[in-house]
Amino acid sequence: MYCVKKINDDLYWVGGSDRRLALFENAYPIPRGISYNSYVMLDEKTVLFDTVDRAITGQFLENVEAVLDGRNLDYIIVNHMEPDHCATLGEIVRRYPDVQVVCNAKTVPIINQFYEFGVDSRAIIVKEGDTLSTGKHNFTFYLAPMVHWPEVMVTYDTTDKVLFSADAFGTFGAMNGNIFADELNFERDWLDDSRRYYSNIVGKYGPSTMTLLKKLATLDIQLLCPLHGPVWRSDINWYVDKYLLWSSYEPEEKSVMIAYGSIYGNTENAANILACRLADQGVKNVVVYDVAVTHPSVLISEAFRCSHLVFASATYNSGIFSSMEHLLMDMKSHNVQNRTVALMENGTWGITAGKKMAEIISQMKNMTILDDMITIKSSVKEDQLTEINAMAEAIVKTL
Ligand SMILES: Cc1cc2nc3c(=O)[nH]c(=O)nc-3n(C[C@H](O)[C@H](O)[C@H](O)COP(=O)(O)O)c2cc1C
Repeated sequence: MYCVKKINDDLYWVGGSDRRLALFENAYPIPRGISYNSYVMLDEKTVLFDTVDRAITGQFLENVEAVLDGRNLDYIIVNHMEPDHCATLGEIVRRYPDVQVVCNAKTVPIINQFYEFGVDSRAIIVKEGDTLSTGKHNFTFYLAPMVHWPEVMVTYDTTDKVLFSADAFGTFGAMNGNIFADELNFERDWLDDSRRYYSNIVGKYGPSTMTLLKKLATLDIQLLCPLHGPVWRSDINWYVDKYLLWSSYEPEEKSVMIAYGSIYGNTENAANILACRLADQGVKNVVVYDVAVTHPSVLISEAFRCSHLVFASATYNSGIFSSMEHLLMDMKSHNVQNRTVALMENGTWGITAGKKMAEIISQMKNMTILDDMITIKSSVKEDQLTEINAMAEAIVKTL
């Protein structure tokens, strides 16, 4: 049975959710599931905006058929060719053989790489600022390369002021009936997943996201329809402001994340003492994470939120504790930048973790590493409490 939501007089949500998938992109845990959004507009011509992941093919095809209610499908607009949004494109073309595929020039070869149906004869190729009229509705296309793939574009309906934003403004999390952000406590229940989605999926491409945001600043957006997560019809600027911060690598909050890698607990002990001294000095909302049991995507997301990052690692086989090394390399490849960092190292016979962490961090952009790294020899001793206190003071001074 179909399961659709009416968004306004002409627009329907025909997507669905997957609550079984453990890892999005086979990399990111999604305990709250994920939605794949697709939309149908009924005008003089009918339009489908993107498709869905193959996991929900059956539900999606029923949804499209139900909304079309016997009408043919005239256009499919392909804003993004990543398989979680295009897996059912071939089936749509098979079911609606007259459909025309609206996409930009970079999309065509990608469609032909994924599919055999040969899109060229049915493609309407659009460029930046091109328009398409479907009767009452007029659409304008804006290219958004690398938000998150090179062919990405967004589509703006000038009639109802709707932005179909592709992966921008998406989030992890299944839809639970309330598809509108204003029906949810987004800040309480969704913001962390939304930040984790942005920072891990799109965060590497901050400058590309900023370019898109500049284009969008000229538009009056009344309805924001991303490819994952809730649809926005109010407070859109609140969410755009988050994107302005995230894409410019500005911290969302003046706050401290301490991430430690510890085998026997002594580095952990130092991390906890530092957290207490920060709290003593008035720092609120300090967060402490064990890198061995926390997924790196959570820590990358926290690094986008917090202004100050502390990394504390035991020395491991003459290097950095392995999950800490993995985290730092992941942060580097996700373009984490513009943060103040403090370092703690530990070891029993040849301590190298701090120097090696500093080497990775100094390859990241605009990272300030505070002087006076703390070196622990096996366990924290009374005389080191002064050093830890001094580190807390140095962090507070730069907060
Ligand atoms: C597999 C393994 C490799 C280690 N390699 C080193 C090393 O190369 N240099 C060193 O000084 N300590 C090394 N250590 C010892 C720990 O780094 C050291 O005992 C440290 O104090 C542990 O901190 P923790 O209590 O936070 O786990 C190693 C420990 C393990 C289990």
